[in-house]
Amino acid sequence: MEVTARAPGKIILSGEHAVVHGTTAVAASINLYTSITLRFPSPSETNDTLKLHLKDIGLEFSWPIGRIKEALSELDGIDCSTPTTCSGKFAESISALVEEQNIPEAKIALASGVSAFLWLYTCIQGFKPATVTVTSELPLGSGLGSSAAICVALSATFLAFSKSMSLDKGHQGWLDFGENELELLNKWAFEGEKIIHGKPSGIDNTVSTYGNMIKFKSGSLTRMKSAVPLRMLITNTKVGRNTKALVAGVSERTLRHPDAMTSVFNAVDSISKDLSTIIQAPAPDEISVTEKEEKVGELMEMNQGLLQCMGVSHASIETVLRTTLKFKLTSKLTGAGGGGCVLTLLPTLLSGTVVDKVIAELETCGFQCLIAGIGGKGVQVSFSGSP
Ligand SMILES: Nc1ncnc2c1ncn2[C@@H]1O[C@H](COP(=O)(O)OP(=O)(O)O)[C@@H](O)[C@H]1O
Ligand SMILES: C[C@@](O)(CCOP(=O)(O)O)CC(=O)O
Ligand SMILES: [Mg+2]
Repeated sequence: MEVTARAPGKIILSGEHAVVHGTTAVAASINLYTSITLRFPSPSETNDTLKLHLKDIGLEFSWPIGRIKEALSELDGIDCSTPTTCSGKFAESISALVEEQNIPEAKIALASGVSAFLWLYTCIQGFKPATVTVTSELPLGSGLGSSAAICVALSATFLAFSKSMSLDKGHQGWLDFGENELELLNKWAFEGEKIIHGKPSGIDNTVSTYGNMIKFKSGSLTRMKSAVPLRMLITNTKVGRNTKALVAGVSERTLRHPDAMTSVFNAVDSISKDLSTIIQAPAPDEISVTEKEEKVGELMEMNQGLLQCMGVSHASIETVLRTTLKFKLTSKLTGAGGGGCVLTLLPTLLSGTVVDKVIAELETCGFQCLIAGIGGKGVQVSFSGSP
């Protein structure tokens, strides 16, 4: 029997970076997923390795189980119902296991994802041979939360076969997790995000776990119900960047200018709160929908200005802002910034011809555009084969 879990990426509508410093942010899941399949060898197979296959990246890694045991012997018997942080000597041992795989220099950014995999697998499943396959529809390192999606999908897959979860393994198709199960796998995913982000807020793994739209502050979530169908154009500038470095940069700026940055974070907090109120308020007619969209656009513009204050915008992001402004459309970066993806609000009454023109102009700049479905389900699991 094998198990597959899929976890969605996300967009942050407001509050990225400031949320790491304890303020409110609003995020929604998108219908692009990372999927993980776990298969244990059958009793007739003589396989004593742990294999990781990054299918769409075209890389395969393999560790003899004996080598993992030697490096992480202290994890023997760890309780998978108690999420544990990969700190100190464990981080060093995991790095050594990853270095032994000689990841090509051009793909070295994957090392932190591979480390998160090794940590979550060993803590949850122990020293069992298995093959784990990863596929992802999300661009990596672009602000759409691929790091959280992989951590959520890994945790879900590994926990699905553990004693901590009682799932209906005979269920056909995608299965939702129960509340307690979501809480546990989200905590493990957060431990994985720590390995990739350094100091994550937890918003990305939480929205990937629960789906829909959430308001998030200091580790706790409020589920939101949008009263308007928000439509966003997502433009990927294709400028690579790394969330860990950008988050660290904002923290360093905060140390240099604590009072100014506290004011910036407080302003972002107010913007996110306003945004969540507006999005959830009933909009009985076309006029109120248009008014709402105007307010959402204005808040996005204000948030973008504050992200510039934090030092996480980029020339490519500014090009998207200028291009969309020509069509009177508002945009803001989403995720960590420094390149990556930009959101543009597409009002309900905007004609398809204008949308096509904006996309065409953005694409001539070398950017990639997509309109993703917003606010779908969170993590799900599916079993196949005989038990
Ligand atoms: N499918 C994947 N396979 C391996 N590693 C992944 C995958 N998805 C994400 N990662 C890890 O997450 C990192 C990107 O995370 P991050 O910089 O936070 O950007 P984002 O979360 O916006 O995509 C990658 O460099 C890699 O280490
Ligand atoms: C910048 C931040 O707010 C969001 C990062 O999102 P992403 O990894 O760029 O998709 C960091 C965090 O909240 O952990
Ligand atoms: Mg990330």
